[in-house]
Amino acid sequence: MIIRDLSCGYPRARVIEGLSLPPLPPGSITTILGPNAAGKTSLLKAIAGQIETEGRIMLGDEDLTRLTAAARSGRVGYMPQTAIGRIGLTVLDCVMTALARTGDAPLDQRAMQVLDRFGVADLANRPMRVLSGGQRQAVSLAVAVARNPVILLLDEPTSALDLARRHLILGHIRALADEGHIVLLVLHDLAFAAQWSDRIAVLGRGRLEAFGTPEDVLTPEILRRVWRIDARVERCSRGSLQIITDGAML
Ligand SMILES: Nc1ncnc2c1ncn2[C@@H]1O[C@H](COP(=O)(O)OP(=O)(O)OP(=O)(O)O)[C@@H](O)[C@H]1O
Repeated sequence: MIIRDLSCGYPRARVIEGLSLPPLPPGSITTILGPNAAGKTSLLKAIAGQIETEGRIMLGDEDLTRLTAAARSGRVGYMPQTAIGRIGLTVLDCVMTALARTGDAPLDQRAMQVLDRFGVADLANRPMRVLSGGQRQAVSLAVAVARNPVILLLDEPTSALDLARRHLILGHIRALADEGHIVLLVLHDLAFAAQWSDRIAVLGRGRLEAFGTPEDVLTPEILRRVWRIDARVERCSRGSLQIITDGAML
């Protein structure tokens, strides 16, 4: 996927102006980092076709911005920051609704396979409204992935999960990338981003502040400039980056 000169926003607020990114290849995880209100969610919504957008979003020869909503939703799976809304439905209904547009049959078997993949098959017949925040987040991920879209946009997919489940779900997300999906994540946890991302795009006030590997991007200079925090960055013995601020490990 190639994003060129993308501008987007809301009726009274332009959020991103003329953003271009290096190509995001199949098989990769790119994480968007940045302070609150930098425009991370807006960028995902623009790619998903949910807000007013100018510029080009190329997938091969296709410009996503020129596709119909139905064609675009076959190529892009979007997991929103707040868990999916269809709160009156059961978990299984939610996934089947997402699958219904594909015409794949039998839907219930496919839906159960997807739920099983993310470890929530036992929740299939429970109403969404009774789920815990973490359970709802795992189901939201299953819904985004259900139709097997090539692009996966996942907005803070682990924010409600305990530490073990965070690693579990990020492992699933890595497996999805290994299967050839183009994964775009929004995370706030810099250490998780360092551990799980191939590339990181840093946004600040709707502009690209940095793009590169975790080592390129998570530097004291960029942390100071974009997040306004003083930090040291160290590589621990097992290779992962540690970001140390005020003596606290992030
Ligand atoms: N529906 C909306 N209408 C008008 N302005 C909006 C709307 N949604 C978001 N914004 C504004 O767009 C800007 C970017 O918001 P966005 O949600 O993209 O930021 P973010 O980087 O994802 O933030 P956070 O880390 O806090 O989730 C903010 O100033 C926000 O107030």
